Amino acid sequence: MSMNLAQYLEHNTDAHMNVLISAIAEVSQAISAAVHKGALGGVLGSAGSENVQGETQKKLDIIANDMILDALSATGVVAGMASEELDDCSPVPGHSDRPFLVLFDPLDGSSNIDVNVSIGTIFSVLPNPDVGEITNESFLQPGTEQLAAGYVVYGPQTSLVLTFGKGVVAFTLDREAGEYIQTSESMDIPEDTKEFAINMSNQRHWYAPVQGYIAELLEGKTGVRGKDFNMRWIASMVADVHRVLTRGGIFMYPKDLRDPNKPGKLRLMYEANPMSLLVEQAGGKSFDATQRILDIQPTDLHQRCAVMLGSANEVQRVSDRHHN
Ligand SMILES: O=P(O)(O)OC[C@H]1O[C@](O)(COP(=O)(O)O)[C@@H](O)[C@@H]1O
Ligand SMILES: [Mg+2]
Ligand SMILES: [Mg+2]
Repeated sequence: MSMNLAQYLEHNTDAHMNVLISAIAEVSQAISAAVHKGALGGVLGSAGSENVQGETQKKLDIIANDMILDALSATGVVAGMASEELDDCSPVPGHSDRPFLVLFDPLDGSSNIDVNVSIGTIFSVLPNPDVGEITNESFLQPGTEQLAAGYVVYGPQTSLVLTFGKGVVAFTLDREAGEYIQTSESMDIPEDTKEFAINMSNQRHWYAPVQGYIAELLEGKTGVRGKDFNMRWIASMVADVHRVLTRGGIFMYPKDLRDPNKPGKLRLMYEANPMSLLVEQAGGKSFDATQRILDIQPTDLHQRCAVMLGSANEVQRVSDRHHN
């Protein structure tokens, strides 16, 4: 019989982590319910404000952000949080000794909210270095330090995908029962794939290694690869990576020539790092064109990085093009 999330956590985590993941799961159910109501719940549309990255915030970006901040502050195990939607970290006042720091992208794929396409929440759990006051610097730990990472995708089903650094498991929300039920004991990314994900509209801006790699995929059966490749681009990282974890593929958001000072679009701390831990734990690879993403020593809460992740043999091919 399938386990529910509570049973899984009971067997696979300690008491503190159990409390934290249970709280994330609970708040994600509330976000899922709000997403599900859509226009009927008044959650669609723009909030008329901008976040620290200069991006227009949607109502749901702010609603989800506030819900997660409230839920995690109340757990008793979180010392501080950082989010895509907050300029600086949010310490839990008077509790700088609690065990965890949590970073999150409350609502990933904002441009898809109003058009009823899959969106999600991404989270990364770090140990509290416990050296006094929680500041932005407390969070600047490489991805290898993550104690847990995961996401919830609000799609045709609401799925929770989790890793504690020992494989990847998935749960599906049973709305009637109001709980997550385990639906995968081990997500494994096949080494080879015939599917790639990249925003092709940026092609003219790419650097030579990415140009060369995508060109060889587009040549198809009669080209050097000897097989046809298919392309998918949902524009919600959470949904694109969920597909890669489910059936393989390579997902890329490279750095490009538009603004050479801007190393890609995706954010290291709450998008690239948690997704990279999940992908590696599922047998895939993840790199930023120069190194393994999980090894990057962060210097800023909101720093960006190039992302190339997924089926190991494809990511290796792109990596080789960058190093030869
Ligand atoms: O619109 P583009 O340039 O294809 O970018 C899509 C990417 O931007 C993102 O939406 C950024 O996430 P947010 O919605 O959290 O800002 C990724 O999820 C996605 O992969
Ligand atoms: Mg995002
Ligand atoms: Mg977001």
